[in-house]
Amino acid sequence: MAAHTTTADDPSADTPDSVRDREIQGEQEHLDRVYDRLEEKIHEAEFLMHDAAKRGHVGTPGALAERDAQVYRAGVHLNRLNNEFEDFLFGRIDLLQGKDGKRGPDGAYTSVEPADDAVSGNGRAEIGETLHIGRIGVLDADYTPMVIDWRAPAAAPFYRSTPVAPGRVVRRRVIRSKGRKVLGVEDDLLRPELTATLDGAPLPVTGDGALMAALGRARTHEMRDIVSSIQAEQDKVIRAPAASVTEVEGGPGTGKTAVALHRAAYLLYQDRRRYAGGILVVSPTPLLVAYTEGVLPSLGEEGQVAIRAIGSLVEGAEATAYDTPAVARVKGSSRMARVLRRAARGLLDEPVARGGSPRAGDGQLSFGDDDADDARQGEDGAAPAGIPTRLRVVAFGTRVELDAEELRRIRRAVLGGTAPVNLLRPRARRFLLDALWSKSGAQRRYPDPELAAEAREGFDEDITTEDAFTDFLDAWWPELTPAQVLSAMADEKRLSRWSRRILQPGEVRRLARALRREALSVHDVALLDELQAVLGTPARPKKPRDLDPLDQLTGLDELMPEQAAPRRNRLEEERRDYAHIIVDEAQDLTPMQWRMVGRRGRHATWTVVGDPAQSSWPDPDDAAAARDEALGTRPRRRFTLTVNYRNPAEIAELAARVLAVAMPGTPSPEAVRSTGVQPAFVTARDVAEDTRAEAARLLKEVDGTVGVVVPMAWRENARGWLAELGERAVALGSLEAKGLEYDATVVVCPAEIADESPAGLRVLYVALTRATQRLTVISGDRDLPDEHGVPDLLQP
Ligand SMILES: Nc1ncnc2c1ncn2[C@@H]1O[C@H](COP(=O)(O)OP(=O)(O)OP(=O)(O)O)[C@@H](O)[C@H]1O
Repeated sequence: MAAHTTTADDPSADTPDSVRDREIQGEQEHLDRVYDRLEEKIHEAEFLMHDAAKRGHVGTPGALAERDAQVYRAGVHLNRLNNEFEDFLFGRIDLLQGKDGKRGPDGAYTSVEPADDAVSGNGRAEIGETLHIGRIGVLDADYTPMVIDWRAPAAAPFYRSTPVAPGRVVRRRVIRSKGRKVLGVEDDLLRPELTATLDGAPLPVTGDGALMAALGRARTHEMRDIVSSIQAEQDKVIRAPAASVTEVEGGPGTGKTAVALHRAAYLLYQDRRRYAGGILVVSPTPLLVAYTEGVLPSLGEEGQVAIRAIGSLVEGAEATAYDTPAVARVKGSSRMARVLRRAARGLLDEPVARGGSPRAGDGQLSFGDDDADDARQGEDGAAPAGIPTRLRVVAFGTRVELDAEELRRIRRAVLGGTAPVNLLRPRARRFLLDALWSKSGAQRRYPDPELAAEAREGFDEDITTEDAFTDFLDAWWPELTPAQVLSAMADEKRLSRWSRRILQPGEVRRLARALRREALSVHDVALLDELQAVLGTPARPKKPRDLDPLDQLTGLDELMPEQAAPRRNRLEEERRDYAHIIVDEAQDLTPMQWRMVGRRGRHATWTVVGDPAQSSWPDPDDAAAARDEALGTRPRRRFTLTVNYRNPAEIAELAARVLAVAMPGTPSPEAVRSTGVQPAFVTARDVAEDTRAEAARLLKEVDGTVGVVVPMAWRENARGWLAELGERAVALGSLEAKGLEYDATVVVCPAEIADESPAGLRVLYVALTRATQRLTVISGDRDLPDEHGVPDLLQP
């Protein structure tokens, strides 16, 4: 990258500043022309929409459909054009003449190699093509490209070319602008050996390098896109074909999250129709969702991409509570799948009230039995009976009865079916009627099969038209909800029955106790989803949707951009199957979470990014098996990212010491920057006070944010310690730090963080790799600092 301001050829009297100003002025003029053109396009789109809408609802259905499609296209276009893009235009490449004269659909020459005569014998070369790169493509009235969309093939050399493999690129320029004003340009000269000219004049090179400028920028509470400085190894991942599974590994700060989000935008650009099926981005925490969710809109993409925290994947669930590592280990284990299956089936047979069931023990069933007052105590003496033990009906004028043992046998036979439990109800109904028919002895009275069939029809009708029978069925084979089953598992006796020979007694005790807690935990969500699959949802008659009459006539509600949002939300709620799934921080998914995510991507292609060295899950083999199951046998392409763009070398070096212990032999990514400032160490006398003081000091040193990472158990208290420091300082538990970054970080009590779980050292590694500028480590009671205050875990 260029770290100088000079011209490639011209030793004239130009000063670096005047060269830069002239270049900025040139880019400003181009940007002005682009905005003029955009305004023309906006007017065109508005005209098209109004014109189409004015045509009202006359015409053939075909014409109406065409009109609607036109309105739709114009609406989408308008929406994108109206988007206030920062750095709308951010790049430019100056290329040698290509080998052939073919142009691609974006108007640019497609040739990758320079023409044989592009460079003359004395190393002189005239620039044959100049392309500007931006967030969306813009053509002028003659279809000549004014701006190439960053995802178009013609833009790839902007990201891929290097001095070693420059292709046709002579100069790459990053343009920095705010609103409509160009603020600066940063050039890289990729063919310094050439004497290049543009329109006969020497090609100037100016600026300090775009990547460093981007990396040094203060952080806010929102991630920025990296579209103007994507590096070659990242670009390969972003543009990898989507045919199967793309797996990306890389250490902290290598851009995995950024790359994953840019890939979503790229895939949509490549094949919008296919990905209209939806792209799901699974993120580990709501904090990371909030941090990253602005990136896609800044790339001009919204709507088709749902970014969800792993604790919010099930509709209606918003889990933020964390289990202790011991409980999480049980809830996340693949063994839970068998326990849940048994629980869902077992609950139907339970002689006690079903937890959370509004029906349980209501004693109002009217199936003609004197057993209504036969209310039994559950075996743990907890609640009155909710399940009838006898079915008595009158058919053909006779009383027919099934007793408890017969009912139990029937239930067992019904459960022999493999369908989800709630969907077995019709089978249960059929088996009951069969049993009643055969018990009634009516069959013997009708030796003729035809007459017998007719009689049977009447018999069934007699029974099923009675409310009593339906009431019985409701009580005997109720529709269970995942929440009911999960709360029933909080009963330790039942849970130990359902998990016999699967869980250890200690695990049962811990699990039952955790399930008795009010708040839904992140790991509960995967259990609820599994239960949903085990139970199934019976088909219900569709509720008529409130339809806007205009909607029916013209489809406009779907098409008008300003009305698109509510519609989109509705689609997101309904969607359980996506066209592409991106899993961020994949190393942390438990086997049960892989099952949950896998159910949403049965027909999807995948991008899976992660770093085993940052895993907080202690049982990697179990998770790997579940991951393989979710991803299926699709072919996989693997990529590794090797450069750390976040941490300066001083911080990366300290973190590498923990990595060497946590995962011996794992290479650290190489840091691209250095600040010259070593991490600071404080030995706490009063943890709260010292942490607050250190955060306050760092707030003065950096322009952006300060993150204080504490052991999970202290996170509530730690928020109080920082209460008066304002919004730039935030406290978070070690597990919540995943994926986030701050200008400065305070890591509090490393030993405590490391001891919190079996994967604690890896969690500490995550905490130490969050800072872009400054890091302070505060030692607590359990740390053993040396004379410089460096705690034992971080000593070389
Ligand atoms: N090519 C790039 N240009 C500018 N900034 C970049 C580039 N690549 C990554 N970054 C920045 O580096 C930081 C780290 O990126 P990101 O969070 O995507 O890394 P990660 O690999 O997901 O890290 P972790 O594993 O620690 O969560 C972000 O601030 C990101 O914007």
